[in-house]
Amino acid sequence: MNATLHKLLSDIERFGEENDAANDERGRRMLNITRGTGQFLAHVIGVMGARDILEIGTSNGYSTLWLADAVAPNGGKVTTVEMAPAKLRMARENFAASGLGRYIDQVEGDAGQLLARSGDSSCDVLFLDSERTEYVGWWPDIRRVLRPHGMLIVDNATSHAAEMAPFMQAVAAEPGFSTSLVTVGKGEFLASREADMARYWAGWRER
Ligand SMILES: C[S@@+](CC[C@H](N)C(=O)[O-])C[C@H]1O[C@@H](n2cnc3c(N)ncnc32)[C@H](O)[C@@H]1O
Repeated sequence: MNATLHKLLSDIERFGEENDAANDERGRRMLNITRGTGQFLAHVIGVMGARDILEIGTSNGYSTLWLADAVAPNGGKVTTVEMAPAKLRMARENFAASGLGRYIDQVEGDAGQLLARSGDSSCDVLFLDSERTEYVGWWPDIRRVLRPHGMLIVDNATSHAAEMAPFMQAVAAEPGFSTSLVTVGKGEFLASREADMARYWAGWRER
């Protein structure tokens, strides 16, 4: 990570902490992932060699920058969706300041609609950090867009365990997926789409 991005991330962290401490209203809070979670996401993307990342819930773009910095060496991109105009503006400014804009496709609008029009098996990693009450309803499209060997990562698995439980139970019960919980940051729920691993590694070696 270069020094410019490092400083920008630190500035966004500080802004988020001060802003969220001063605002009770959820819509005004940035609700950024932790730095440890950013490092974890970057690690997963690097190890997987992931190229097509879909993020649900941009806020002001803190997590997007971690994803974009990780996917850049793989020649990939991050598509990220947000519906709040003020946060879209802040994210756009942060993306421009980061120099990572060419790795980010910023979508304005409703995540459910974006998921519905996303192609089958179009996504290597889907990072879900949005309105938790919607997750169960979004699951059929999430399952459809994940590639074989693709990974779903969901924030707030331990910080909001009760709200997350119905979704985590539905995914864990799904044939063809394996799940786990990583206790970094606010807790990351992972679900991997099982694949024909022999075919996957053969394809990976040809990259
Ligand atoms: C927890 S914040 C995302 C934080 C961000 N991932 C980060 O770590 O920097 C959740 C965001 O999802 C957005 N959101 C909620 N429901 C949405 C929907 N249906 N479509 C698009 N964005 C939505 C909210 O406006 C909010 O900014």
